[in-house]
Formats: sequence, C-alpha cells, structure tokens
Amino acid sequence: MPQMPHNPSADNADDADKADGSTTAAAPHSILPAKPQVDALISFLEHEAQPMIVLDPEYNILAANTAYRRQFGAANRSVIGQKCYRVSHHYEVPCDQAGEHCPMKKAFELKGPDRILHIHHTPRGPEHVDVELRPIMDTDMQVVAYVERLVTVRTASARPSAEGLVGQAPKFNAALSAVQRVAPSMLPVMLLGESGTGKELFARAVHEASGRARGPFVVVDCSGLTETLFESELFGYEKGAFTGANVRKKGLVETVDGGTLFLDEIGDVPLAMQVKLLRLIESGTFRRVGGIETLQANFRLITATHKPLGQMVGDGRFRQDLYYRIAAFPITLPPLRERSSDIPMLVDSFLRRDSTDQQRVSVHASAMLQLQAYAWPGNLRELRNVLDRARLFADDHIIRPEHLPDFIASNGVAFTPASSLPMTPIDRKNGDDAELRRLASDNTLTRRELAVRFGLSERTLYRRLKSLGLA
Ligand SMILES: Nc1ncnc2c1ncn2[C@@H]1O[C@H](COP(=O)(O)OP(=O)(O)OP(=O)(O)O)[C@@H](O)[C@H]1O
Repeated sequence: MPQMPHNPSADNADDADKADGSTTAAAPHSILPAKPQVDALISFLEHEAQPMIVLDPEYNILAANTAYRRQFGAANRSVIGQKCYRVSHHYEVPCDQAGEHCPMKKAFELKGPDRILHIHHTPRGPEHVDVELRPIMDTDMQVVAYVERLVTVRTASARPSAEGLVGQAPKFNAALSAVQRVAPSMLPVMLLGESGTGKELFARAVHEASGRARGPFVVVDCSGLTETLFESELFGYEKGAFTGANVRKKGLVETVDGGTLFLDEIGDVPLAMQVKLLRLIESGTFRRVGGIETLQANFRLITATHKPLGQMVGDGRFRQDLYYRIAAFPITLPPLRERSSDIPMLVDSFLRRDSTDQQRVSVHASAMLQLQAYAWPGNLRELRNVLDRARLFADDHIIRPEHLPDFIASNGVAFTPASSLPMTPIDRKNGDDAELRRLASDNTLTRRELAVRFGLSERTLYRRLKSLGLA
C-alpha cells in the first residue's frame, strides 16, 4: 500500500453528497490541504464530455461530472463520499487487496497517470471500462487528489450478448486491453491464436475502435489461395491481363480504401507473394495485374495466424523482413481452456444468438460443469457447434449431460446423472483433484473463479488446495 495521507473528507461525506448535482461546490471546506486547486478542477471537469470523477487519496469520490452521472450514476444513489472500489467493483477493500491492479496505487507510485481495463459494475450490469487515473500534485509534489476518466469499451461485452465479443476472464481482458491501446494508431496488428479463438472478431474490434471504423473492413482468407489467385484478388487486374480477364477488376486493396485489411492465416501466403505483400506495405503502392499505373493504397493492416511464424522465419518458410513489418503489435488470444470461467457467459450468448425458438434454451448445471472441464481444441467454434447439436435434443429446453457428445462427458469429469443434481454448481469435494491441481498451477483463474468452477466456497477451496500442497 502506498503511504497516502489521511483525508478527513471521508468524515464529511454527507456534506459532499448534497452537492452531487453541482460539482463546483461539491467539496466540503476542510477537505484537502490544496482545496482551491481541487475545487477549480472539479469545476473544470464538469464541462468535459467524458465521464470523470475526482477522488481523494483515501479512495473517496469527491465529485462526479454530469457525463459520469449520466452514464454510471444510479438514479436513487449518489456516489459522492463513497469509496471508488465499492461503487465500481462492489469490493470492501481497494482493488489491489482484492487481487486486481489498482490504478490509484500505481499512479501514486509513479506520480503520473496509470491506465487499465477494468470490469465495472454499472446500472446496466458489468461492463468493460478503460480507466485512466491522473494524480493531482500540490506545490510540494504531494498527491492531493486524483482525476479518473472512464471510457466504456463498446467492442466487447462483459455479460451475455447476442452479438460481438463476449468475455471477462483475465486473459480475455488482457487481449481486449491491447486492442484498446493499439486501435487508435496505424500500427499493423498481428493476432495470434488457435483456430476458433475469435481472431476475426478481434480484428473487427480493432477496426471498430479505430478512426477507420466508418471505412470498409475487408477480410482475405489467405489459406488455400494459389499465388496467381492471391495476386489478382488482392491487387485486381486489367482487362486482358490473362485469359478470362474480360473486364478490369478492382482488387481488395483498392476496395478497402480508407478502411482495414484483415489478412487471415497470413502464414499460408506463398513465399513469392510475400515479396509483393512486403512491397505493398513498404511503399504503400501497388499495380493491378497486367497494369502499368501505380496506385496508392490506403488501409490499416491486421494479420492473423495460428502458425508459429517466428519458427517459420527460422526455417526459411516466412520472410523475415515481412515478419518484422507485420508483427509490430502482436496480440495473443487465449484458447477457451484458459478462459473457462467465461464459458457460462459464452454459452448463454450463443444460445441467445442462435435462438429461433420462442422458449430460450438453458444448460443444466451438471452439463455446464462438463462444458467447463473440456479442453475445447476447436475453441469457441467447437463450443458453438456442440451447443447447436445439443439444443436439438433438449426437448424440455434444458441441455443436460446426455445431450452432449460422448467425448465431452469422457473428459475425466465425474458424470452424475442430471436428475440428482441441483441447477447450481455442485460440490465436487471428492471430484477431480488432478483437474484442480492443473488449473491451480496454471494460474489462469483467480481463486474466486476456481471456487465457482468447482462449486466450493473460497475457504473450502483453500483447504483443498492446502491438502494438495498448493495453497
Ligand atoms: N469472445 C467471443 N465472444 C463471442 N463469440 C466469439 C468470441 N470469439 C469467437 N466467437 C465466435 O466463435 C466463432 C469463431 O470465431 P472466429 O471465426 O473469429 O475465430 P478465428 O480464430 O478467426 O477462427 P479461424 O482461425 O479458424 O479462422 C465465431 O462464431 C465467433 O462469432
């Protein structure tokens, strides 16, 4: 914990509360040593379009501007005088003591801004929020307050959603956070992940969060394209360039003008074409097949692969110069088995998405446990397919273990007949220690997620981990 000065403002929360609607007079008198600066700041922020709050060093919210109140404020409750971690996370302790990154602690240490992607509770439910915290210093360089700016991330949902990216597991959030960072720039992005991890959806998210969102998003699947087809698809051709070229045709590089070009499975691009791709990226120009005119390209490049491109460079199967050009900002997408805490939310999302029935299909807790324990080599695509199949058997609109394929049930999870199970996660006290050992050593799930996953209280989980020598 940083040594933060005690602030008497917490004791005056009620005074501040009255002023929630008019931030200029929000702070009570004895609030801070440098009160005039803070008051001026509060007045200034009121006119900002972005949601912002002012905090004292003891985590108390001193003021919230109109944009904040509109977006995050609850109709019946003021946030003034409340602890930020209680309002945003429903925690009883600061974020770092709850196992999360605390931007206030970091900003205090840095004496500078810190930025982090958090899941916040909002009146609409959990949401991804890009939080930036800036310390305000007095003339002695002591931190007297903080300004927090909150931007809701619209490219992903932290609760079940009928469309787009869904998730809130730590590794998913890390990838999403990287998207938020890189999207506004023109840097090429390389998405790395197994098949079905959502590379295309993430590429779309980069596009949508960028300044090119109004331009086209063009996908090129590089796998299975021959050299000549790849060239004519990408660059287009002139009339008469080859047999069958009866008219001039624009290539995708021309159609994408002002937008984002997504080259999926870039590792499958033939070596000869890699040179042409490199030239396009380096010069920003291209020529149609059979053409002499040099045309200007205007696109932002995103690539994706499930192949070990670095290794392919070593083996001479991928050009090193092209690799360095496109791999400026790699983002690793986690396989589903490393974000299994997201499975219930994803299941709900997929069942909503594909629902044509009047009655919504749900998944029995015992089936959900099996879905969470399976390794999903085909990732989200496989999950979606399994659900599509299972729902056909769910006559009473509840997917049970017997509706899942055998390979999921035989994944090492003890199978208990659905009828004997409650609709909530079961206590698997005598269940699969090996699975617990694997997940606990993996460090991908928090203790709380592990507990939910195994249907245990955190305290029981701790005891079991201890008995396994893992606590
Ligand atoms: N985080 C996510 N939330 C919701 N749906 C997702 C998510 N990630 C992927 N999907 C869904 O999973 C399926 C596979 O996603 P996508 O095609 O983007 O994967 P991919 O990694 O590009 O696959 P491939 O490498 O095989 O091309 C799609 O139906 C997509 O909508």
